[in-house]
Amino acid sequence: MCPHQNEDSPVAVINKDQMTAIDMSGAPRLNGTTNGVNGHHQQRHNPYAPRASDFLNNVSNFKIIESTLREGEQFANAFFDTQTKVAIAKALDAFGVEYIELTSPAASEQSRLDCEAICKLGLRSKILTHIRCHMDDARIAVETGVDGVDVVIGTSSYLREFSHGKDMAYITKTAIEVINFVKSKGIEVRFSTEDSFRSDLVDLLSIYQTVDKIGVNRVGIADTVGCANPRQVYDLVRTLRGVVGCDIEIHLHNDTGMAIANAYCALEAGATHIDTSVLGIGERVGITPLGGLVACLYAADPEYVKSKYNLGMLREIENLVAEAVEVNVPFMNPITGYCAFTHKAGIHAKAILNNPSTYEILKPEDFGLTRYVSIGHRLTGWNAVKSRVEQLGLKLTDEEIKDATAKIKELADVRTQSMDDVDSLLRVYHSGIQSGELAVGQGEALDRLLRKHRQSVAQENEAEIQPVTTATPVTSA
Ligand SMILES: CC(=O)SCCNC(=O)CCNC(=O)[C@H](O)C(C)(C)COP(=O)(O)OP(=O)(O)OC[C@H]1O[C@@H](n2cnc3c(N)ncnc32)[C@H](O)[C@@H]1OP(=O)(O)O
Ligand SMILES: O=C(O)CCC(=O)C(=O)O
Ligand SMILES: [Zn+2]
Repeated sequence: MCPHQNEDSPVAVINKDQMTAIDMSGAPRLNGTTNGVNGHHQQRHNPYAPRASDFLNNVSNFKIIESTLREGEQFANAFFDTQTKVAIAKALDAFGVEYIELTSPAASEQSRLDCEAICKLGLRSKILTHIRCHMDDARIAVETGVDGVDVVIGTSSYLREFSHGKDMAYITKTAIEVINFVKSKGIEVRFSTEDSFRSDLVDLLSIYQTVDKIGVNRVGIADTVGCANPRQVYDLVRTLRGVVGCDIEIHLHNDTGMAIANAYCALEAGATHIDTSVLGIGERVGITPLGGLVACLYAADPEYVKSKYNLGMLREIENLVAEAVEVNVPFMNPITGYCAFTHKAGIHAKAILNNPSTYEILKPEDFGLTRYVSIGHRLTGWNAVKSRVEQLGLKLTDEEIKDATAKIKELADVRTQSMDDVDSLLRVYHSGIQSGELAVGQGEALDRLLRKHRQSVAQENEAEIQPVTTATPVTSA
């Protein structure tokens, strides 16, 4: 059982005072940072740096294009009414994402109206909409009040043959027309190739070079089917970095579970913008999740990520979106998964209590969350039990705590003990020692005291139920 699931779970909350005491051990966190070669705040990756590749690395210099309200709307369960879209947009803005991408206004009349409504909210995040590489869509998009338009068209042979049916010459001509048109309206424009990793490299570099020359703000790479691996992502972004001068955005599907790792590699190779959605929702299994990306980049450079985003809002945003699309936050979600900061095994618990850095790369308090140590199970150890004894304000010697721990393990071999079970046992043990009815190693005496305690609790419960039972006829009369 874990903390966020059940208040009565068998875990000891380490309260703020104790947390401070734990952090005061002063063990250095491993991920040192330094001011980078370009004046950016950069991660110190290796002691022999700088290498040529460090000059490209944007792990500490990136922007998020949050696409819950575009890609996320393509998630099978998603239906966002206007109110929900506005709530999500405001939450993302308060979190601090640099861009919010919205569904094409060409999709439906309500999509167009919602796009206009969100543009009018006056958010700090820039508002983008996402359209096909087509003048009809572009004409509608530029009238909505967006700060920029993301244009996309498939370049792989699959999509050229089976989706839009256009060749590279036609794609290039239309791209130029659409980009120039959007630019003429004084707003940002991005050109992206769909299914980039199954497209011909020469086709890709050629069209990216063309649109860069006419002044596109960003080019986008899309792993539309989630087929790319980190090395392939690194290579393509690195190659593109040498060909265009504009910013580079990347959009990564998660079909093989690579979306976060791929995003990290894209930044290492010089990408500047990462597409995300809350909980990763999107077409099929979706794209790089906002929370997972933040966890990954926080681990690389906590100060940079903390300075950019309101991390305490992550859980609230995920809950908002989870509810809107009727899913649960996955149990193994980075940061907000319901056991993300619960430590169980005795070896872990001891070290965590001495210094949380031993088994934590993310600090729960930076995300407005709490660390827990789970105690009532057979993998527990006397150090974890001691911390609970101290929280309860009981005075036991180490020898006595070890004796009580042995009893917890014995009981937990039959079933996991709730926090209440553990607390009762420790209180009974303590009062037995105080009264002289118990000494270390007197298992039978302890069993007797526990039996007595359970009986008196059962009697109290019965006594409490009694008035309700007698009251029933009165209310029904
Ligand atoms: C990989 C991605 O996620 S890209 C973003 C996906 N987003 C969307 O699809 C937005 C929601 N879509 C919609 O509302 C509709 O599909 C619309 C309004 C865009 C188009 O609807 P329809 O005109 O009914 O066409 P339909 O959806 O059946 O087919 C797509 C059309 O766009 C064309 N097309 C597909 N991709 C592109 C592109 N990137 N650029 C230009 N044209 C394209 C197809 O050839 C097809 O044209 P056709 O009408 O000549 O057959
Ligand atoms: O516009 C883009 O870059 C990406 C479009 C998309 O959703 C995809 O290719 O999966
Ligand atoms: Zn996508």
